[in-house]
Amino acid sequence: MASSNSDDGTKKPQEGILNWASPTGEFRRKPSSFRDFISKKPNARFPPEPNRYHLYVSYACPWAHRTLIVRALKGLEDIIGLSVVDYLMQEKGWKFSTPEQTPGAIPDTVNNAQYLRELYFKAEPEYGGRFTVPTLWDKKLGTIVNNESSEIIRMFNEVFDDYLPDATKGITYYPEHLRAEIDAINEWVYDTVNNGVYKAGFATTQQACTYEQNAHKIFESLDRLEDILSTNEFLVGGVLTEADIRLWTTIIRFDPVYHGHFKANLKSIEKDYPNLLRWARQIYQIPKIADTVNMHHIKNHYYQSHKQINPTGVVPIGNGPDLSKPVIKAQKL
Ligand SMILES: N[C@@H](CCC(=O)N[C@@H](CS)C(=O)NCC(=O)O)C(=O)O
Repeated sequence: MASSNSDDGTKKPQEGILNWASPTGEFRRKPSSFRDFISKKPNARFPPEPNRYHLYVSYACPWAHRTLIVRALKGLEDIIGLSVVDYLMQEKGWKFSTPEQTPGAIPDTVNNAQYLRELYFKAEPEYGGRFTVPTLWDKKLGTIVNNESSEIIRMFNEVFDDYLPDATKGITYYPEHLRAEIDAINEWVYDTVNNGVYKAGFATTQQACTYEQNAHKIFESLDRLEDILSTNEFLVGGVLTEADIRLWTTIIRFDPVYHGHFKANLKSIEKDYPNLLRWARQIYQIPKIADTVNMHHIKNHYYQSHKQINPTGVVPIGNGPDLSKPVIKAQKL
């Protein structure tokens, strides 16, 4: 990380790890730094191999949650290993804990790291970016393959099929004939919903380009999504695709976290968006999905790690809508 000398001559981070807003009060997400691909192409540096790659996630993080879901749906649990960081993120970033210390945590048995940042420095000693989850690690070359969730889910979706049983081989969440439509929806959903909640929540000024504008955009997009789901079971093509998975991890965090913590409180999923709620329940009830949701990690991470937003660290009692309730489909579906 870039550093500067402080008054006492010691090195200090130029940009506090817990300080996300720019000087203008606007939240700007930095692009992910490791962008290699696991590929079946001849002589690929990272070919698909069982038990070669390891995934580092936080249950709290909506971006990492996407990768957990695709790993589960594709049945890659025995092919790609998993570590889960502690929900609490402090000055040194994500930390590993034992399940005794923090139920749900899975320590780093691959690198025996205490903090996620150690992996980034192993991969690149001069690394100057953020230490983010998800992180996809190559045990053979001892480096990070990729730390961008949208790319990790594409790899999981297709490159390990040779190692899967016939029942799951070839199942895709990015079918060729729907790609243009999926890409188009992903683009505005990313900007105004997935990242939109962060832009509203981390804004440190009220007006234009910061809090208010971004908060309004979230609800314009939720209204648009509600409309799509009023006549469609899923976002694209009547089947579960990557577009649903990417949106879903934000929607299930919406009422318990973003509504209060990120001040996205014009409407709630449970009270104001019946079709988004039906769709959220439907996906939650797909086998294996519920196991990827850890609401304790989600709530405790946001409310306890972002002390600039919630200095007391008090965590609200609500968990959002009960996603295990029966799915009631509208007649139009
Ligand atoms: N664009 C990345 C974003 C990942 C990301 O921002 N992860 C957050 C957790 S939700 C993180 O690890 N933040 C740590 C930090 O920025 O210091 C992706 O989709 O993978």
